[in-house]
Amino acid sequence: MSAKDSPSDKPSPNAARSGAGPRRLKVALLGCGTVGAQVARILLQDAAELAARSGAQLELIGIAVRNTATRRDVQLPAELFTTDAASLIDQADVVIELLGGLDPAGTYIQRALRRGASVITGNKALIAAEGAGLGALAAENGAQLRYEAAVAGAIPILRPIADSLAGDHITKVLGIVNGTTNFILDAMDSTGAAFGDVLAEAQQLGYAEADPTADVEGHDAAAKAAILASLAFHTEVAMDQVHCQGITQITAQDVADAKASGYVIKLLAIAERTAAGISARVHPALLERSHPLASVRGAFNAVFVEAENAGDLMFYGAGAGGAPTASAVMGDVVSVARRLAAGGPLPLSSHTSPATLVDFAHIDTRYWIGLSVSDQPGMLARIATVFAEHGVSIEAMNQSAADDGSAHLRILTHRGAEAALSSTVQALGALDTVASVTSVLRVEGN
Ligand SMILES: NC(=O)C1=CN([C@@H]2O[C@H](COP(=O)(O)OP(=O)(O)OC[C@H]3O[C@@H](n4cnc5c(N)ncnc54)[C@H](O)[C@@H]3O)[C@@H](O)[C@H]2O)C=CC1
Ligand SMILES: N[C@@H](CC=O)C(=O)O
Ligand code: NA
Repeated sequence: MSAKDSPSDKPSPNAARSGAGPRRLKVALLGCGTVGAQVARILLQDAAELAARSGAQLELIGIAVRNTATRRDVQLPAELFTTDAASLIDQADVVIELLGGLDPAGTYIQRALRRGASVITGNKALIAAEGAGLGALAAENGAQLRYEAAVAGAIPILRPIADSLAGDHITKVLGIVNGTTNFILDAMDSTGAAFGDVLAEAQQLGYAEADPTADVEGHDAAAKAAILASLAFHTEVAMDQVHCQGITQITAQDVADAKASGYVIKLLAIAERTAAGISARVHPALLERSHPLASVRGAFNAVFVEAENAGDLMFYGAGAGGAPTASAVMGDVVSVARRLAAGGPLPLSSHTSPATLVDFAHIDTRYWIGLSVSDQPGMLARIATVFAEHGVSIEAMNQSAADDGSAHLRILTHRGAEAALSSTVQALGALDTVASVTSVLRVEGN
């Protein structure tokens, strides 16, 4: 059957029980870019195995694209392509959305869910913005909504959090969930390169979003942090509740200083539950080189999960790229198809508790502060006084001479409230012995 076939009635979840052989599920693919093309390849190439594993014949009925004449890296039958996404959706039992962006992806997903068709997407921006509403729409219509590819690409992380750990209490999720920024920071760490020199290479390798600002400003990781926090804590955490800071301000000097002190700088997505409530944040942070996340190189991702009964768990793998991300999409397709073949949908998430979000000013963290100072008697005492006045305790301090006769101080604090730490930095910047605050980074992992 092709994209031109006539529309079917609403999908029936119980049709597999008719006794007429394996259920035939019509699959519509929206988008044929980096990930979509790989999903189409797998659907066609592995059709027999997918049928055996899912209990349903997965028939790719069409691929919605902007231009049917565009040449693509993967050879696919020309008759599958259509520019009429709406008609394609109206014929499908399962819709795979791999367009990206909020619109029309959101409109198409709603259209599919309203018909009772199940949806698989890798669109973290959309799920972070509208996931709760789309989940409710799926439930209302007896459809399934899955998005394993949206967080950490190929790494199975959402289903482990939502299913495997459903009987535990997750306390913290600490992840490297953006391949582009990890690639950049890793290259800066291993070659001493500047930020701008490495970004173009990450874009060429196909890891970066269409607008790489989403990667380097932390928005992509913040969307993933919102999804992780929502699933881990069974609540709804919106993207705008995630404190977000990217890596554009990280200098080659920061990376070299961190390295000299035994740290590596990583962009971390952190979702945490404390007695005060939940917090979700994305920012660059120093990790000791012995931390398991410190060894995550290149565009790889890893997610470290702390749960009350399970203890510490680590998930590692390819967080981006066409085939790896398609693997996660196909896992969802088979899971959805199995449930359709077995007779009914199950929700991925349970949003049972309202979120009490801790204001970012009250999170508990450690700072690593770089100061350029004039090296004169009493300077260290004045700096130490500022810390004492703000109730912030210093764990370690290191001083080195700069070429111009001034000194460079690196100060590591003990844990303290974000607000106290940031006002300490402000007060330090106002001291006349401090020429400039050269860097302020948080330290995570212990
Ligand atoms: N590339 C990656 O490594 C990963 C991507 N994702 C997500 O997967 C989704 C797809 O990503 P990519 O394949 O990398 O993007 P892409 O930009 O390579 O492909 C998207 C395709 O959709 C097409 N498209 C966009 N709007 C359309 C419309 N209205 N009608 C028809 N076609 C339209 C574009 O022309 C393009 O060919 C995004 O949501 C992305 O965030 C998730 C994890 C990893
Ligand atoms: N741009 C993203 C792609 C995967 O989500 C990344 O770099 O990780
Ligand atoms: Na994943």
